[in-house]
Amino acid sequence: MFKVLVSDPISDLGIQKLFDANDVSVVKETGLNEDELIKIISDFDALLVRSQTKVTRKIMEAATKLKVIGRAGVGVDNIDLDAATQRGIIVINAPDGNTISTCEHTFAMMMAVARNIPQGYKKTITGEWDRKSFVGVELNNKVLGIIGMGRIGTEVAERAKAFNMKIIGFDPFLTEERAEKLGIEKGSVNDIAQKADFITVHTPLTKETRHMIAKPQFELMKKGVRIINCARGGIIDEYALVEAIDQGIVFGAAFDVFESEPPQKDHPFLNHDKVIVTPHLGASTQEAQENVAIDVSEEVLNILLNKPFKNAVNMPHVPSSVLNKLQPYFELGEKLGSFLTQLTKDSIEEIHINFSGELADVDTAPLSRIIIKGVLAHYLDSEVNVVNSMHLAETKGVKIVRQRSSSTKGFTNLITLTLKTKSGEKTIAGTLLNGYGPRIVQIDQYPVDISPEGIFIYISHQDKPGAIGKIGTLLGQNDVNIATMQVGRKIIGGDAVMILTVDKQPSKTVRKLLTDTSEIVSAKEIIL
Ligand SMILES: NC(=O)C1=CN([C@@H]2O[C@H](COP(=O)(O)OP(=O)(O)OC[C@H]3O[C@@H](n4cnc5c(N)ncnc54)[C@H](O)[C@@H]3O)[C@@H](O)[C@H]2O)C=CC1
Ligand SMILES: O=C(O)CCC(=O)C(=O)O
Repeated sequence: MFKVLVSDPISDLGIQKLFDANDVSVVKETGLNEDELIKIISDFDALLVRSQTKVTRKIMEAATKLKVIGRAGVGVDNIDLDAATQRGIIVINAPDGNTISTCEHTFAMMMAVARNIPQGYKKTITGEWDRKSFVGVELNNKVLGIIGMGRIGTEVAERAKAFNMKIIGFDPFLTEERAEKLGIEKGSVNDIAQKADFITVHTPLTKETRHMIAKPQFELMKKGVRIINCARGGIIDEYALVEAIDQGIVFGAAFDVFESEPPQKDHPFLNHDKVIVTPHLGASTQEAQENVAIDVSEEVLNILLNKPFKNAVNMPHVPSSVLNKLQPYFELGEKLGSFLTQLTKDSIEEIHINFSGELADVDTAPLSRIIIKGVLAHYLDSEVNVVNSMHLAETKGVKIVRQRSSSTKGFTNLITLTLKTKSGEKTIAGTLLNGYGPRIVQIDQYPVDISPEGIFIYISHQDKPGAIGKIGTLLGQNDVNIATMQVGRKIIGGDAVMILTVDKQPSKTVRKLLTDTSEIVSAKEIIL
């Protein structure tokens, strides 16, 4: 039974799939502090949060069973991503579900700051009829600067065009072609600062975006500009903004987010008559909350049930078209890693993976992670998973080389894995045979045809008459039934290998008897 903890208010309707799933029990406990979470988190396989719960390293250290943290929303700045990756915890978000709501909230804020709606409301309800103090501006013909042309920024641009605004967008990924297609101008932060009547930010909070609008940018701005932040507190320097308002550069500001949430009572925005604020309401609509909760619970279920998932934040995004192509190779990749590691004696210094044939044109990063998981799991067991396999390999000083080649040795697809150690290297190659499933087709220089499943005895021996018979007899006498046998040799009478699939594990004594046989160099048991 998987246990899921929901630690922030998340739509019940949205997480109905989790309530309905067999083998899943959902516990809702909101408002817990770090210590309270640490006490209970070891019971849970999955944690669902919005933005209130701060998922710290300490919490993750206590979360011995935790496989996935689901963020019902976009920003994951309340989750320690490095800690999650190191501990192999998958972090997923719901990037699409609240785009429209946040875009609409941005517009609500833009119009409110253009027309002084909150200020007018505040005075009117006290009984004062003041029509002079709140003369606003139109959006029509104004320049809107949008910093961050992702999902929300793009939707804001679309709507701003309907208001006949002229738009300048800045985003490191905004090309001239895309800008043209969107009907906007591509500019820099400074262009926006100099030309815009309204500026809105829609980036995540990162090292680059922290205080990207601060004193130097305010000094460039047109008098009377209005600033909106419905993205993350900290993108705009709050103190520099208040100074710019008080200096008469900025007319007013509308903020949904704060550097620290909730803001301290003495925060300069609160009670400033030119700054209007909302308590991080961008995504707070019935629709958005249902959407993100549905998306995140589907993904959490997929992860718990070992099914493909797409919105992992601490793993590269893989489009479903690519995932569908790679999926059939996952089992083969992991088994190749496991098989070869069990054959390798010394500590691994380099992992080389080569993809060819049908796999040469696909982004194989997810498959590489699985192969590396297969390699490391032999030593690290459940400590390693697809999220942390690359990271663990790197922290252990293992070099990873990924290549593509056109040489398929006659197969339509081929994965070749080589593990390099101080004393040499070992290679395995596998393919997915149409109608037959995964096969190991090469071990070192020996061509083989093995279904990667079961208990194997890998024997290195001298190719001498009678050697095979001796091995068969010895195993038979010790009640080890041979299911399949593959023999490979380079030259007649030279080094050879024999790979046996057996019905039960040979005991230590049997393995010793095998290696005591004169023709046998080594006998290694491999379990897949
Ligand atoms: N107020 C609220 O309730 C909500 C706030 N948000 C915030 O809005 C932000 C944007 O959300 P989406 O549009 O869905 O994300 P997105 O990932 O689609 O877009 C973010 C854009 O910011 C751009 N960017 C990153 N660094 C930049 C830089 N230094 N300069 C300029 N652009 C940069 C990226 O290239 C990307 O295009 C999120 O990061 C989240 O923090 C999102 C949803 C609700
Ligand atoms: O859960 C919320 O309401 C916050 C939404 C948000 O900021 C986000 O999705 O990044």
